[in-house]
Amino acid sequence: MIKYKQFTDTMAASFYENPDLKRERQSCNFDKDEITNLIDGNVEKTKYRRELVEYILSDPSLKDPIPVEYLSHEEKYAAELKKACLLVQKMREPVPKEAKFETLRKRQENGKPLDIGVGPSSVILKEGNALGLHFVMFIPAIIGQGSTEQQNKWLPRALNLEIIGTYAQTELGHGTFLRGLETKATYDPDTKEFILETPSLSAYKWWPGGLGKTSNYAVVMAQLYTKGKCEGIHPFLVQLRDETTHEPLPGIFVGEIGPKLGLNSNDNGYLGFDRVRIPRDQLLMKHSQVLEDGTYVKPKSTKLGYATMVYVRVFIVQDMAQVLRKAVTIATRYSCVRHQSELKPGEPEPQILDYKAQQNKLFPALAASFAFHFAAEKVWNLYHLATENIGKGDLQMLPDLHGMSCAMKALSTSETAKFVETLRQSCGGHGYMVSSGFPRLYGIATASETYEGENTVLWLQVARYLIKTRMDGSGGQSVAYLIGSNLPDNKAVDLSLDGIINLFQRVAAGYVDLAMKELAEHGRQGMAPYDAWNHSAVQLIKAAQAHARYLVADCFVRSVKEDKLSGPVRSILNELCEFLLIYWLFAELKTEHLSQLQAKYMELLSIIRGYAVNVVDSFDIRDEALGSVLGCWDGNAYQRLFDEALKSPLNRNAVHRESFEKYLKPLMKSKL
Ligand SMILES: CCCCCCCCCC/C=C\C/C=C/C(=O)SCCNC(=O)CCNC(=O)[C@H](O)C(C)(C)COP(=O)(O)OP(=O)(O)OC[C@H]1O[C@@H](n2cnc3c(N)ncnc32)[C@H](O)[C@@H]1OP(=O)(O)O
Ligand SMILES: Cc1cc2nc3c(=O)[nH]c(=O)nc-3n(C[C@H](O)[C@H](O)[C@H](O)COP(=O)(O)OP(=O)(O)OC[C@H]3O[C@@H](n4cnc5c(N)ncnc54)[C@H](O)[C@@H]3O)c2cc1C
Repeated sequence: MIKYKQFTDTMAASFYENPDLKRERQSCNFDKDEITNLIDGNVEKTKYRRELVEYILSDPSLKDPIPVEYLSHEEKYAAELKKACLLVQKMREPVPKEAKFETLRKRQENGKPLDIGVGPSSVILKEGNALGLHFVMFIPAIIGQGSTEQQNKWLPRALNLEIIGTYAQTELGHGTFLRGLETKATYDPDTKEFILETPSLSAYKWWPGGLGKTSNYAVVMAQLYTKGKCEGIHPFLVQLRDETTHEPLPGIFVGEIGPKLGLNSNDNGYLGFDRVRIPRDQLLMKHSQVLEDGTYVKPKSTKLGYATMVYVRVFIVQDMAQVLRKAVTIATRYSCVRHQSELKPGEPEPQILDYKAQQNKLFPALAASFAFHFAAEKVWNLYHLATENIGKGDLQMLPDLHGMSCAMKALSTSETAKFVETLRQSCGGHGYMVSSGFPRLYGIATASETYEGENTVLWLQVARYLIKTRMDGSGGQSVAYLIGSNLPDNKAVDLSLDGIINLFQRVAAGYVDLAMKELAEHGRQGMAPYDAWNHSAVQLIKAAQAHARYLVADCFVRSVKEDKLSGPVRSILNELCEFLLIYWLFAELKTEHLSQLQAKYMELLSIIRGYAVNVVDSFDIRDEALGSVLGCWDGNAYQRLFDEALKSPLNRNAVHRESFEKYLKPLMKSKL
């Protein structure tokens, strides 16, 4: 018998690379850096990210002494917050004069701060962190909702982390239906203050990230009352805790909501107000104002107050591409090193990566990670353009941005959650271990399906836009194919990429028309429009999903056609694109073209098998960032599984003395 410890020592003595992975890597016939650069944006960005990650990982104070899963709820919060704070401090310090950090140093010398954002922070902060909302929603809310004076006053403090904030919108009773929020902000012209009030239990703010213990400020969404009239929900900048002692201010009831399915290092919180007064100029007044005498000045559109949510929906699409890259890296490398069963009678057990059924679990996710990367790029560009136009008073792009960000957020999160679960299954029993990395990724993907607009609700928002466009032709660029004669009527079978995109449009338009028919039929039967809408919801959601697939597929096809790719990388992306399009079409099509597509799909499985390991290598995710014993670069999965298991506190002693003496022994000695 080989003793575990002996095995570890032997392996540690020499550099190890699993032979199956080595063989795949030796046969790589494309430039992996090209894909890395494509995902980062360009060569310089890759260099910057690599140095930043190395800089963070080389700091021993940012390492976990034991896996966070063994910590209590309270310890988890404290340990991850400590790392987040140390990270922020580290980004402010001058980078040491070492050649390997040259890019970082030059950046600092040019007065540019080092990024704390998602990439670097996710290398060491994996369980959700208490400062996330400050960067992702609090600061964007001040920028997007605050007047110039307000930005001048609050932004420098927020950017320096002199104040730490969150975005407090959801209440116990309402998350989706924003018009139903109950928190009140009533203007008092005598003192020129707003009075914040939580009128009922259901009005308590519930969920905001970092609210429980970390934040001392929040952007609070509340119903604005002035001159006796409710003007709807508006954003208020509210101080929650004393800036020195961190004690809650009088009238503020704040705390943490308890353990969740995932993201347990984040202190999601509750918040109530007992007649808390704040100055008038803490209503964020970029779009609407309350004058000193209480006169209300309307915004150009009431939906401008929802802009922070739109920003985060776009951010989430990018986040999902990153989650997928991690999950598919783990599952692909593991499938390469894992051997099981018998493929050909009498032959050695094959790599599980060689089973078609296994490839069918891995490669759709691999392809989708690229699709969502390109979709995120496209919707970011749209976001920036629309915001620029809004700044000039032109709101024309707002509905299209809303439609597109809802569609892409809902599709990217629902597909990612589904893929992460499939990829976990693809790793068999070991995938179920926390040390596989899947539970954390699943926690993020499923949370994303719910936060920032529950997906069903977002699908129905998309459907509303589609139906409206089909009826009055008023929609923007993303729905142009639905307008009148623009709809392609080509019925011929064309399975080129453009032909498939055409098919996606026809499928989506077909669903939209079915939903319209259903709505009309309900109307004819005497149903009120809102009842007809509710009764047609299933069909409406199908239409929205088909449209979202079309949008993402279209982005993928356009990106693959761009000139900047080399021949080998273009053909890989082309194949992955074609593969995903066929995979999605299977979900939509009944019988038409099925056998032809099936043959192509199986052929592509074999082609992608040839380079899958090298493509996930090119995602360039450091082992520490991957956080998975199954997916490490060296493929040394079994030893790492064992190493992690030995960190269990239950393995400190051969006998768990207390439970044995107290419970097991008496039980085994007792007689019936
Ligand atoms: C160290 C750094 C680490 C960084 C890592 C950290 C990572 C952290 C990532 C973030 C994590 C979590 C954060 C989570 C935050 C939250 O969840 S905040 C709360 C989010 N809440 C929601 O999203 C609520 C969803 N509900 C809604 O959006 C709306 O209520 C809904 C759209 C459903 C309906 O709104 P109503 O006001 O009732 O609308 P209605 O009157 O029916 O009118 C519809 C009308 O309005 C148009 N519309 C709606 N929304 C928008 C919009 N945003 N923009 C433009 N237009 C909009 C809609 O199309 C309709 O138009 P029509 O012309 O009348 O058809
Ligand atoms: C991890 C996490 C972090 C969060 N962070 C924050 C934060 O920082 N700040 C913040 O303000 N909020 C935050 N939230 C809250 C989040 O935004 C809400 O939970 C989300 O918007 C859903 O709202 P809800 O909980 O009211 O769900 P509900 O709306 O009650 O949904 C329950 C069910 O009802 C269905 N439903 C609701 N309305 C309709 C409809 N019109 N038509 C059909 N079906 C409908 C939904 O589809 C769902 O199936 C967070 C939530 C989570 C899970």
